[in-house]
Parts: sequence; C-alpha cells; structure tokens
Amino acid sequence: MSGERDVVRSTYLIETPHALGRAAEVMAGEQSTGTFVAVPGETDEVKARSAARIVGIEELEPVREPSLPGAKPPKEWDGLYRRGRVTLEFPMHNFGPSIPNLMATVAGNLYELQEFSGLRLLDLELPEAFCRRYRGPKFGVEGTRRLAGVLGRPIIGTIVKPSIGLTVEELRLLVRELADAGLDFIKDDELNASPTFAPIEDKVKAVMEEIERAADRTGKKVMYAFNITGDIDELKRRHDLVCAHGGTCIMVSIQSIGLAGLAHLNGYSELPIHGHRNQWGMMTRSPALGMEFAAYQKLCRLAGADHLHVNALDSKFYESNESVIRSVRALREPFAGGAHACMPVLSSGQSAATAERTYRQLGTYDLMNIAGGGIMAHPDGPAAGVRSMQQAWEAAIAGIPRETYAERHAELRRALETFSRSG
Ligand SMILES: O=C(COP(=O)(O)O)[C@H](O)[C@H](O)COP(=O)(O)O
Ligand SMILES: [Mg+2]
Repeated sequence: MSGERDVVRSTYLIETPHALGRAAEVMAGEQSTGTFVAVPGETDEVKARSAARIVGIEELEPVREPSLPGAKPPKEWDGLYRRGRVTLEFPMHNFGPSIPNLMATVAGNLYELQEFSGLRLLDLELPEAFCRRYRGPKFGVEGTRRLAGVLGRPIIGTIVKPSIGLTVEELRLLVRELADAGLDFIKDDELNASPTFAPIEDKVKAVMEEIERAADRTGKKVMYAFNITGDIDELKRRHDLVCAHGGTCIMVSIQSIGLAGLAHLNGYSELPIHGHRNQWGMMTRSPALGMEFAAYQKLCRLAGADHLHVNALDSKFYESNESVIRSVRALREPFAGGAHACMPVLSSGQSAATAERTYRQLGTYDLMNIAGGGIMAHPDGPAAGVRSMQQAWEAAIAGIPRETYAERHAELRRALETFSRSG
C-alpha cells in the first residue's frame, strides 16, 4: 500500500532485564524522536510527525543468563532476562525510501543500547515507495536462464579453486577444461577480484577468449561471474571491462561495497549481478544479535542482486538445512508490491552427493548449484567433476535413486564414493 503516510514495520527478537514494554519504548524512542532524557524540542507535534510506534509485543520464555554482555538491569530486578517479539512502526518520511537511512533507523544504534542483552531484526515490511525508488534485479531467474541457455534444470556451476593463487595462464587452462565439459557457470571466489599477479584486466581477457572459443566449438557460452568488487569507481571500470569482452555476469561482495554501492552498480549495470554474502555470518550467527535473512534478502533484492548466496544443504558451514530451505523460499516471496525475482545460489561444500537431497527438500530447480572442491577434487579431474554434477541432477529430477543412476554413470559413481558424507 502507498499513501500519505507510508510506514515501515520492523520486527525484533529482544532480550532485556527490563519490562518488555519499557524496553520497547526505549527502542522506539531512541530510533525516532527520543533520547536518554526528555528534550524540550520533542513536542507533541514533533512526536505526531516522527515518533516510532510500538505496534506489537509478544512475550516469550525468559532466560537467566544474558546472551550478550553489557546489559544494565534496573535497580529492582528479579534476575530474569525477558524475551519477546516486538514490532515497531516508523513513519517513512523520517528517512524516505532510502535503504542507507532505513538501515540507520531499523538496524542502527539500537544494538548498542544498555537495556538489551539481545536484539535481532527478524523481518521488515516496506511500502511500495521502496520499489519505485529501487528497481531491483534486471535479470533475475528468467534473464539469467536466458543468458546462460539453461532450462528445465538448475544452473550448475563452479567456483575457481584454489580460490586464490592461480596465474592467468593456469586459470585459462582450467576454464578451457570446464567449458569443454559443458559447465553452465563459473565464478571467481570472493577472495579473488584483482590480485596483483593476475589483474582483472588480464583475467577477463584470457577467460573470455576461452569461453568464446568453447562457444564456437560447442554452441554454448559459459556464464562467468567476474568478481568486480572494489571501490566505487573501480566497479564501473570493471563492469565496463567485462561488457567490452562479451562477459555475461559480474559478481560483488555485497557487504564490501554496501547496499548503496550495489544499488549504484545496478543503476548502470548491463549484466546480471551475482551477490556474494560473505561477512553475513557476523551479522547473523549469534541468535541474539544482527538480523535474519528474511530481512536482509529484501534489501539485497531491492538494491539489485540478481543472484544471492544462501549457503546450501549439507554444506560446510554451521547453518542448518531448515534455515537454508527457508532462505530459498524467502527469495521467491514478492514484497513491497514487487517481485524482485532473484536466483538462489546454493554453494558451500557442494558436490554430486548433495544434489538428490537438495532437490527432494526444495522441490525446485530454479537455483544455481555451485561446487568448488566438489568439482575440482573429483578423483578423475574437473571435467569428470562437472559430469558428475550433471548426472546427479539428471537423476534427482528424474526421481532415479542416485546409486541406481551411478551404476551406469562412472563419474557420478566416483563422486559418490569420494564425497558422500554420513548423515
Ligand atoms: O565462499 C563460499 C561460498 O560461496 P562461493 O562458492 O561462491 O565462493 C565457499 O567458501 C566456497 O567458495 C565454496 O567452495 P566449495 O564448493 O569448495 O565449498
Ligand atoms: Mg568462496
């Protein structure tokens, strides 16, 4: 809905030695018209114009130990840290449809308030005005599929491994092998943007020569996500460089360039933007701090991420499969009156051994499944690694048990022997 008085709603999990209502008042006050003491300028008119409102408090089970250090209890205290879900409503005219200023309001100083021993942003409800200001992904799932030429199955890809250290000539040979093996997508690791021993200018030239040569042979143009992460002026130069060489994708570390950097890039980008969420762990791993992916992904999508990392099922990271499944589903949900279609990127500890369960649990193949070690470390080499991933997904989509399919597909069989983990 859009109107005279658009509002943003933000929902938090809080933990506090104070009464929940008192703690919610502190949050609402500090993030809008109030401060630690009443100031004369905070008139009724000012409050009517700009104060945040508490629109929901739901009490949860209290705890005896604080999740975070530094909370200061009231003088009279029963020793409990109360927990609850609090929803605040902010008039949007306090910050306008501006992601950087929205962040300062809904995810700013409130994390430091001494009234709290835990505070986590769970979700955000944004008005349509955000959708009008930020255009969101230009390619999304459809556009990426069109450019990569992949329909009816996931986009299967790899991360160049070793992540960092290959010379341009070593990279060239690897790309040649992967492209010849029929891989859909290759990406730089987040550790590898423009190392001085393999500057991006040389990398792009060599990689695109190999990709074009393979396309001439096979008719298939591999999508390569070049990591263009850098300072703001470098983003434009590097984007233009990739375009000039016929590249079809760029990648950025979203936290490194910031959401405003991403939105700026999206303003002129002619290519799908592959959003890598490294550093996200420090914003989310503590359950009593940071934010949920439900909130974060909306901001990334508005700012223009065509692809967004969600970890993966059975990955090498701490995140549970349930949480990954929630993230994939969240990316499909429209919000703020727009679709912002964004492709989930399942990456981290992936291999032919992870495909079957991934498909069974997600029930969709509208995703990118990307395996670094799972392709590079195939016992018969990267090309066999590519084929093993393709075979694993063929079997999964056809509903054929992977062990059955592996009887007639040697690459899959060898991959399962190598990468299957218990559990
Ligand atoms: O950063 C990530 C995930 O994002 P991305 O995969 O895009 O880099 C992982 O650490 C690895 O790189 C995945 O490699 P592997 O498949 O060897 O675990
Ligand atoms: Mg990586």
